[in-house]
Amino acid sequence: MGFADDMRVATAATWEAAVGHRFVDELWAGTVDDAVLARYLAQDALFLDRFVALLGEAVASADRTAPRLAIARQLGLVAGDENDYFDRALARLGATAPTDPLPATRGFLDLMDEARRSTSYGDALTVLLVAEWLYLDWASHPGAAPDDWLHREWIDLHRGPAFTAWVDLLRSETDRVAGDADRTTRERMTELFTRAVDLELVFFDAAYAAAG
Ligand SMILES: Cc1ncc(C[n+]2csc(CCO)c2C)c(N)n1
Repeated sequence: MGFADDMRVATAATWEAAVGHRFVDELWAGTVDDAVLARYLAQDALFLDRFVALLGEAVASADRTAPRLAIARQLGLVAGDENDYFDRALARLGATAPTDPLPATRGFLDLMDEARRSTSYGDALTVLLVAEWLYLDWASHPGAAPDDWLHREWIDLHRGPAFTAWVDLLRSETDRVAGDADRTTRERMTELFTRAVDLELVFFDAAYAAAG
């Protein structure tokens, strides 16, 4: 097993709790409450901003041309006009006001800022890998997708051949960089991976916890 798989095994309990979260089940069933989805997406829009910044750091710090270009293309997709799900979804849900980050979001923003400021390719890859791989995992379950575009598109954004290839690239790059890294760097990558998985779980929780 590579480094990425080792880290996934080490965090399996939290990982499985996240991909099997009530939010994921309700999204697949098309029954997620509008207020819950609105709160989740408004927080996730804040997440997306820093995620793009982190992708930019990975573009800058990549040590090879092919992965640098692949990450740059993904950055273009995420930042592109076609990626208008957030605008359409938040408009339909009537959640267009600016939002302050909840603690789980704050934790993610700090984690992404930390990884970005380290200017370490391995650190950036590790945080990107968790965010994308965990989403691919919950979105790749077999089963009928919900009818409403509001739910279906949020699933479709995180599955399919192109998204799978992107996660494969992040995983193989993480394995390669970790394989060449010293023990201190690998330990830091493990710590970042673990924090990111923990945050993914509390990020889902927060959509419900704040409901009061
Ligand atoms: C909390 C949280 N974690 C991970 C993702 C996944 N993700 C972040 S940006 C992006 C665009 C495609 O690269 C994807 C799939 C998310 N949305 N929210």
